Amino acid sequence: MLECREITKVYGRKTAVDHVSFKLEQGKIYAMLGPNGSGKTTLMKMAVGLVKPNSGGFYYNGEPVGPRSRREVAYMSTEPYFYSWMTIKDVGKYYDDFFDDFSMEHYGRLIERMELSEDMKTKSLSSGMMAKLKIAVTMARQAKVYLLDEPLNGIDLLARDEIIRSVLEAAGEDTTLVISSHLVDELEKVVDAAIFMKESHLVEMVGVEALREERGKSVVDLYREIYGHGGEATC
Ligand SMILES: Nc1ncnc2c1ncn2[C@@H]1O[C@H](COP(=O)(O)OP(=O)(O)OP(=O)(O)O)[C@@H](O)[C@H]1O
Repeated sequence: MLECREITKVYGRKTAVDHVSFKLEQGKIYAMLGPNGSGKTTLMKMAVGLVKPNSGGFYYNGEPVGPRSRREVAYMSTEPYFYSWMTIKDVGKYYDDFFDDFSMEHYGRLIERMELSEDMKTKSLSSGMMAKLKIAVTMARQAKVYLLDEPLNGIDLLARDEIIRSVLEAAGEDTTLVISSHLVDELEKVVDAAIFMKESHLVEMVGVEALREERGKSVVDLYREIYGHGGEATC
C-alpha cells in the first residue's frame, strides 16, 4: 500500500536517506528503528510530501504521494504544531475543518480518556499532555496509514500505556501503522515488523515472528547486533 522506491534525500552535504526501498503491507504495524540522525523522520516526512526527495519516491497504492494520499495518510510529527492561543477544543475544530476523515466525537473520547479537558490552553500543557494531545488529534482521523514519529518520547509509563492503547485501537485489517521510537522493547510487544535504519541506509526490514522463529532472536537482540555497544535499547 505504501511503497518507498530507491528514495534519497540530501541536505547540503549530508545524505539523510540513501537509496532506501521497502513496501508496507496493509493491516500491519511497523516499528521504525534507528539511532538519532539515521533518517527516520526524513523518511516519514517524504512519505507525506513534506520533504521532497532528490531521487526516488514514495508511492501510495501505486501512485506517487500527493494530495490524494495525504487524505488517507495521517502523520504525527515530533515538532509542536498548534498555535499557543488554541484550546484543546480549538485544535479539534481546526483538524475537523482540515480533514474529512476527522471525527470530533472520537477526538472527544480520546481527550477524555487521556485525562485532558477541552478548555485547556495548548500553551499550558506539559510535554506529556502535549504528546497525548498530538496522539488524540492524529488518531481521531479515520486514516488508512498512520505514521507516528516518536509518540512515546519523554512520556511516563502510564501515559505511554494509554498512548499505545489509543494507537492500537486504530489497528485493523485495512490500516497500516508505523511507529518510530527509541523504546525498542516496548514497541516489540505490539508490532508485526521492524524497519532498521542506520546512517541513512535501510539495514533490513524483518517480521517479528519470523525473526523469532527462523533466527531465534528478538527485535531488541537484533537492535543490539546492528547498532552495537549492547546498550542502545532503552526501557
Ligand atoms: N532540515 C534539515 N536540514 C539539514 N539537515 C537535516 C535536516 N533534517 C534532517 N537533517 C539531517 O539528516 C539526518 C537524518 O535526520 P532525521 O531527523 O531524519 O533522523 P532521525 O533518525 O529521525 O533522528 P532522531 O531519532 O534523532 O529523530 C541527520 O543527520 C540530520 O542532521
